[in-house]
Amino acid sequence: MTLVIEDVTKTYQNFKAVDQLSFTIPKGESFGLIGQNGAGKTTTFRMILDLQETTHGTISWDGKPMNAINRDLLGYLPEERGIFPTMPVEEQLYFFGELRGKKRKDLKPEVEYWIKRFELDEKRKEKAEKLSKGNQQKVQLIASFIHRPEFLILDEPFSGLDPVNKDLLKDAILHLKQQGTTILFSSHQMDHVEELCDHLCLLKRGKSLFSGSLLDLKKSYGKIKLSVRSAHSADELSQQPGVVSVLQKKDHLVLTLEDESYGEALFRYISNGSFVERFSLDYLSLDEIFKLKVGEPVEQISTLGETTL
Ligand SMILES: Nc1ncnc2c1ncn2[C@@H]1O[C@H](COP(=O)(O)OP(=O)(O)OP(=O)(O)O)[C@@H](O)[C@H]1O
Repeated sequence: MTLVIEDVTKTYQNFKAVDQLSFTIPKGESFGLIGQNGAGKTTTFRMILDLQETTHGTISWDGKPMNAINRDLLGYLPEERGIFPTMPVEEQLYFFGELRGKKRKDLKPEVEYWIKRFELDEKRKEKAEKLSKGNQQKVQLIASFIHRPEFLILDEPFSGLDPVNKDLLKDAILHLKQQGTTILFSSHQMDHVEELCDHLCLLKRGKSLFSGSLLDLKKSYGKIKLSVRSAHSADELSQQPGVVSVLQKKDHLVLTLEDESYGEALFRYISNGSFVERFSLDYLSLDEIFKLKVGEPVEQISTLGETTL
């Protein structure tokens, strides 16, 4: 079972929100859709879920058009957050599960499992409106997959969660993936996508800049990020052949090379007669690649953990 998006365009009046988009998500994958605000992620999700029509192109799941798919096989966490304010947490989860055709007795183990896993045990009888924003989001998140859909779409699932809850969500996504759920999610935060996805699509103003395997994307640039801690200054290293830029970090330098083949000569130069505390050639991070692809210079790349686009 595979989701196939083929040459999909969505036009609002004269504006193309999604432009000739194609990608494939094999069953059991977790797939990241990445793009800045307004790139077309939500529009894509809504077309996949058949909540909006495509202007052009087709979307199919296991060879069938999306309007022929049983809705109970799908799960969706929309970008707009919303749960029933006066309904207690536990009831809310049963309600959404029953809405998706599940029986209460079959839902019980799921509800118990996820309430505990998301550390909502003490809140289970509380009205949703009394919960913090993050806890409300967790309830809505669980509600999106309490019926164990085959295909789950999560629109910005990490936004608004603290680091501990982000980790709980990452674990949950990996758990669902292990159980065979196909997951498509959007995020502005590249580190989440890097950790959770083997495949992804980079969107810019509705167009795909890349879709495919994360490793292939990284390999296409080669190992051009060189981290160095030695006696050499940034100025000195920036004069060396093949060095595109040098960024001063707290306790080391990060060089971007024209090509990974320059690494060897640089190692000889840097290690020649002096002590080298650190020398490592790496692939660019997804965050760095995205910024290159959307046109920002490498010098502006942040290495501060989570970077928001
Ligand atoms: N109903 C609509 N009518 C006109 N333009 C629309 C409509 N819905 C979306 N757009 C436009 O289409 C573009 C893509 O919007 P979309 O919500 O899909 O982006 P997004 O990638 O999900 O952004 P964000 O990360 O901010 O949620 C935006 O420029 C948006 O203003």
